[in-house]
Amino acid sequence: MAATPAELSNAIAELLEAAGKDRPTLGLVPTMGALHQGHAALAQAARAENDVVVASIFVNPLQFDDPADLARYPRTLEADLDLLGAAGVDVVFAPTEETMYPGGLPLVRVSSGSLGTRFEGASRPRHFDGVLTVVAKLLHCAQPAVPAEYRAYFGQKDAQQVALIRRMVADLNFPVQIRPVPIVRAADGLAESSRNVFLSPEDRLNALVLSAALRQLRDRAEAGRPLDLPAAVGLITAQAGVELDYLQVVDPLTLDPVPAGPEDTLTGPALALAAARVGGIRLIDNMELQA
Ligand SMILES: Nc1ncnc2c1ncn2[C@@H]1O[C@H](COP(=O)(O)OP(=O)(O)OP(=O)(O)O)[C@@H](O)[C@H]1O
Ligand SMILES: CC(C)(CO)[C@@H](O)C(=O)[O-]
Ligand code: BAL
Repeated sequence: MAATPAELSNAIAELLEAAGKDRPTLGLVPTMGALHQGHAALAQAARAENDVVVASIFVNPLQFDDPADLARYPRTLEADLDLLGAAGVDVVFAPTEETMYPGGLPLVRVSSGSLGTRFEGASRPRHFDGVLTVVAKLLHCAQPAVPAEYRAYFGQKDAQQVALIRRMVADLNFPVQIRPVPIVRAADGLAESSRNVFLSPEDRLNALVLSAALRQLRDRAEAGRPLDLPAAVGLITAQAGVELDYLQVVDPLTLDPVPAGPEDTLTGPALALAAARVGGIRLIDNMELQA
């Protein structure tokens, strides 16, 4: 385990050198811990494609607008280290808040622009500035000091986060490739999330309406039928115990809404994005739609 950027750099340099290649590959898997099968899929994807794999565990205060949400965020370091070890991760970077933000929260931050104020950003003000700022720092901390292919792995469950990180890397010339990993779902269809541990059995059953509404949109798109977004919205709003935040069909890259009314059929790839509160817990989910 590495606790400081210097320890991380040294460990990465040694492992890249030990790979014995002209241009070895390095994969970084950023997480906030409380790991589950979704994170395991990220680590496994990185392990399959790289000589050296690093994961980070850091609950980033900068991306929480709600102090209560930050305070109760689950922390399970020992189990996390076991999961990452089993997935074949070489080094875990687990810095303290003081190490990441010496002297307090940073004055200079990455701005997520207009893409960061919609959907998740509308409900969680400044969330994506906090995400991009810490991801920029983590990417710098793990940046290989010798010639290497550098890749970073993010879950498609956080589709807006992936879109924003891709834009940051392109707009600010970060020398890293962003690799999205498909959503991992539990057997009942619920997208795996660290916050699922807060759901009561009844909340969990109620929450299944989210993936059901997304599947309805996906099936309509595949069948070439009109999407009828209002019908999918109706499915969620009719579910007791679930408070819909948004359900929208968008362009996968720009996240601009695409027409999805009762008469609109899909003309290209799209993404259905959803967020809801279930038993006071905010859940997000999404699904790719193909015409
Ligand atoms: N079900 C999942 N499938 C694929 N990737 C996932 C899944 N859940 C989380 N990830 C990815 O794991 C990385 C770390 O996410 P994070 O530690 O915030 O976990 P989380 O389960 O999303 O937590 P949260 O409760 O904050 O939603 C992110 O890139 C995220 O998209
Ligand atoms: C990318 C990330 C690790 C940054 O804190 C976080 O937003 C997450 O876990 O998705
Ligand atoms: N996976 C997103 C991190 C967060 O909810 O803050």
